[in-house]
Amino acid sequence: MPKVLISDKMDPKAAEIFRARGVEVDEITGKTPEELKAIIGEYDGLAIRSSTRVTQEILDAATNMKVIGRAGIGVDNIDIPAASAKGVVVMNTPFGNSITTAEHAIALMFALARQLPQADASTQAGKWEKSKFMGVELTAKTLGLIGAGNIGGIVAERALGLRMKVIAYDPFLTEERAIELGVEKVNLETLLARADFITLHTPLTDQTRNILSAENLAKTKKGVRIINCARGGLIDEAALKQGLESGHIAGAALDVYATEPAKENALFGTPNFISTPHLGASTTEAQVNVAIQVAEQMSDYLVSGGVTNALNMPSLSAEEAPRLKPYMALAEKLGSLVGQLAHGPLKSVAIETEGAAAELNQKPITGAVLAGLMRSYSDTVNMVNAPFLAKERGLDVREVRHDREGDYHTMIRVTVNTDEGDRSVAGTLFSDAAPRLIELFGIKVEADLVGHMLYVVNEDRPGFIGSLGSLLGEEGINIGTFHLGRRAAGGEAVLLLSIDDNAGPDLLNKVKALPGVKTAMALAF
Ligand SMILES: NC(=O)c1ccc[n+]([C@@H]2O[C@H](COP(=O)([O-])OP(=O)(O)OC[C@H]3O[C@@H](n4cnc5c(N)ncnc54)[C@H](O)[C@@H]3O)[C@@H](O)[C@H]2O)c1
Ligand SMILES: O=C(O)[C@H](O)COP(=O)(O)O
Repeated sequence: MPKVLISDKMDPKAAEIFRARGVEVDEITGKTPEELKAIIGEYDGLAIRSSTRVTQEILDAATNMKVIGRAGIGVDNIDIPAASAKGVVVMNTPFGNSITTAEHAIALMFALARQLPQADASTQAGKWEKSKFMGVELTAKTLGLIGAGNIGGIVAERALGLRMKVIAYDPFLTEERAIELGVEKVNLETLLARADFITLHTPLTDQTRNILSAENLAKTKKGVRIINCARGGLIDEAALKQGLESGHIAGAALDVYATEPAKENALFGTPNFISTPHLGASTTEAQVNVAIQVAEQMSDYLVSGGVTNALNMPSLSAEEAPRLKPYMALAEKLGSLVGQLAHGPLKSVAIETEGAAAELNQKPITGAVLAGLMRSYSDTVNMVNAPFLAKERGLDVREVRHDREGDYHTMIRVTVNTDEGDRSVAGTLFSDAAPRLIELFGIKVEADLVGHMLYVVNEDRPGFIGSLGSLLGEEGINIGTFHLGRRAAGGEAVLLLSIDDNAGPDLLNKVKALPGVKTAMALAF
């Protein structure tokens, strides 16, 4: 039974779903990194929010980890390259808390426009400062969105309902989507110069870090009000403080900080500054949504191999996964076979599918071929990290789907190119589930690729099979299955034998010494 750790506070629905789907679950929150390192090796999955930091060190200790699920959107607390290199799937729930977070941004915009927290504190302190709290209307004001994805798009819809004018800076926003949203697409300079309110809705990346720098804040309209419900690090906090103190910035409301938890921050106490403790996603509805989603997605992966909302591998629905499984097994075996047989550095790999295999999602098939192929380079390779490893090694990967009827109802062919030229193997599924090799380096040979195998290339001549059989008998090697193929009578022949134990160097040398043998190799599947 797979076992998952929930290490951040999460709605109880998550644990309920894990258990209902046959996944054991522990909820242990508030651990230090050292404490987490000590226990993480027990778990196949880790469900988190934004508090747990999944670093390289934690991943190194996570010896059984298969999947990390973020019950929320931002994944900047996870070292994704390190997870990918380790073959761990990272998934998030990209829509579960978007409405809630957009509503928080709108709430902060109102709070800024009418100084609600300050007026509340003053009134409850027994002052009646009616003339102090003069606000501004939102109607007809310009809202500048930096980032117009899921949350930015919802904020835009709500702001248009408030009769605001919405302008957006987002290099990936298409003209069509801008029209659909009813926003004007502008560049950053224009947004800074025109917006009465600016709200940030981008992830924190190298491009967005400090996007509201001191220089950019100086370009904003005097009296601008700024909201950040996205990520700390998007705004230069010191420059924001200066802008608030000088009066150039009329107000700022932050939900997120460069350093969290922000128990101390220079901005605290600055005039017209409003703060919430990373509450963007904190509604009952959003927390139930993300808890259910993350538990369903992680259980799907651990129990049936379904992949949804993964950030480091292609999606594979829970319905698709069982159908693809035998094809992936065949693809991995073919990748492994050609990987073991090809010599010299791999330059390219072509994965061709025909018949039923061509109608399936190709990405998992490619991932499985690459996993098999790269296994000779690393024991920890799997479908998640194989494409990254392949890219790292500069391997050119090509997928070709053939729309033609072949001899088999389904076929996968893997061709690798090395200094020796092209080497190709092909296979099919028998009775829809059993992977079977059908062609090896241009020679028709049918074989199951299982366990320990002996691969022999020899000149097709009478008596050879007998002498090989006798040698194996003398060496005490039991033959499980025996598969023979040849280019033409008297030409090159290929033998694939499944044997009970690994063929060691001594045996291989003796096989190579038999008359007519060109190559002998041990294979393992
Ligand atoms: N405060 C919270 O509790 C809370 C809750 C949910 C999400 N978030 C954060 O909100 C942010 C937005 O989430 P989302 O779901 O809308 O993400 P999203 O991926 O749907 O949208 C992000 C948008 O940012 C745009 N973008 C990327 N680089 C940009 C750049 N250099 N300049 C301008 N735009 C750029 C993208 O094109 C995209 O449209 C994320 O950082 C997420 O972590 C915070
Ligand atoms: O990216 C997110 O989903 C938000 O930052 C929410 O974070 P939280 O789950 O820690 O509230």
